[in-house]
Amino acid sequence: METPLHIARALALAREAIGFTEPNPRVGCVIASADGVVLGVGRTQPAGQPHAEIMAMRDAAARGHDVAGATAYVTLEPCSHHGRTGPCCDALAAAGIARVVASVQDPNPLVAGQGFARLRAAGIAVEVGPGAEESRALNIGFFSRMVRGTPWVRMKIAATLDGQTALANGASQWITGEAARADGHAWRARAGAILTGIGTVLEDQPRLDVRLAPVGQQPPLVIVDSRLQTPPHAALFEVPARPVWIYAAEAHPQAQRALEARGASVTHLPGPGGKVDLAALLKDLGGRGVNELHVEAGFKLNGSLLREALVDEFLVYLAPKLVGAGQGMVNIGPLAALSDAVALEFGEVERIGADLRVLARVSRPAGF
Ligand SMILES: NC(=O)C1=CN([C@@H]2O[C@H](COP(=O)(O)OP(=O)(O)OC[C@H]3O[C@@H](n4cnc5c(N)ncnc54)[C@H](OP(=O)(O)O)[C@@H]3O)[C@@H](O)[C@H]2O)C=CC1
Ligand SMILES: Nc1c(N[C@@H]2O[C@H](COP(=O)(O)O)[C@@H](O)[C@H]2O)[nH]c(=O)[nH]c1=O
Repeated sequence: METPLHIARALALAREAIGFTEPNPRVGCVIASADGVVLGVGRTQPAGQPHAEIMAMRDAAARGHDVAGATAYVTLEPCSHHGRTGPCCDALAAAGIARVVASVQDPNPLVAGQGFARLRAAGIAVEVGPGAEESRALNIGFFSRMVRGTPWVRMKIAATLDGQTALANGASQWITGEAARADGHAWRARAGAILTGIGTVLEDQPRLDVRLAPVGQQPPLVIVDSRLQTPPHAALFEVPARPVWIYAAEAHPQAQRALEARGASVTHLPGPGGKVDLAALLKDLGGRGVNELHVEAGFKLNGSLLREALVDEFLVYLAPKLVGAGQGMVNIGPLAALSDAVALEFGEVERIGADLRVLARVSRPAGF
């Protein structure tokens, strides 16, 4: 009875960390006495600051509780390594914690299982599993980066009910209502980076920042721009302290200098057809610590990402409007047979204001 309750609270704490811990995972911790009284709670702080376990022990101390003999309920394996903070395992052992109940093992292949081994070596009882599915879902991007080396790619699309993302003349603002746009900002806020294409930059003059939802730091903006056509005076450069990472395929030294003068970093990843190599781009973003990648691009870049099997999930807002012809969601096809369709599995569907939000995942029987 008691274990799921404390783990559920630890998961709720972990959810509060969404958008504030990148590139670290979202983790929550509850420390409870043997008879189930909560002594302290904590969640992961921004990168470089204490992990959930340390915060929970500090909370217990601040409330005047001794945690010796208590159980720590934590949503991820406690760390065993000296990163930017000391190993949580050692801190738990030093405080006299008797038992650790953890949702999942750390997916980082360099440390997986070592925290549990270290705790057991210190005489601490370890139980693994409660809340595993929720913890993994909450940290889907972290698991993706640790297992595949690349981010979890979530493609956000605002479309009419007949699947159009812009009129044939490029007009697309606005298809969805205010509530859906604010909801979209909350999804931007949880991402490690936001990715768009040069077509969208030139057509929409977007900011692609988080303005309508709480956020710790603005996620970096990634622009796929083969020929460095991003205007150095684009509105997107007006977002304070937001990194802009531009990926190009061709060398244009003068344009590059002008963009670098605006604080952008430019990386050359030439791929087939003089376009940016998207698979290499995702690897590079993984190397930069991006867990969840939020794509907000037009149907051309969306189509390339999908054709190259680089998309994991769709976040589609459907507006109750019909426009007939226009630009679709993804530039794929024409297909010769329905059996060639990209197979998806629907997840949650919710009404947001006047619009619908539909989550769908690309079917991958082997997982990632
Ligand atoms: N409703 C919605 O959710 C959204 C709608 N839009 C709408 O979409 C329209 C813009 O769409 P679109 O022109 O498709 O713009 P995109 O944002 O998809 O950018 C496409 C451009 O990216 C560049 N690129 C570089 N490498 C690649 C690659 N490997 N594969 C594909 N493209 C690559 C190409 O230009 P180059 O070769 O020069 O590098 C290409 O033309 C606008 O009307 C905008 O309003 C945009 C975002 C969201
Ligand atoms: N048209 C459309 C969207 N379009 C996306 O929003 C971008 C503009 O972002 P910003 O400049 O930050 O406000 C735009 O370039 C495109 O990627 N989003 C939506 O939620 N609903 C909509 O109807």
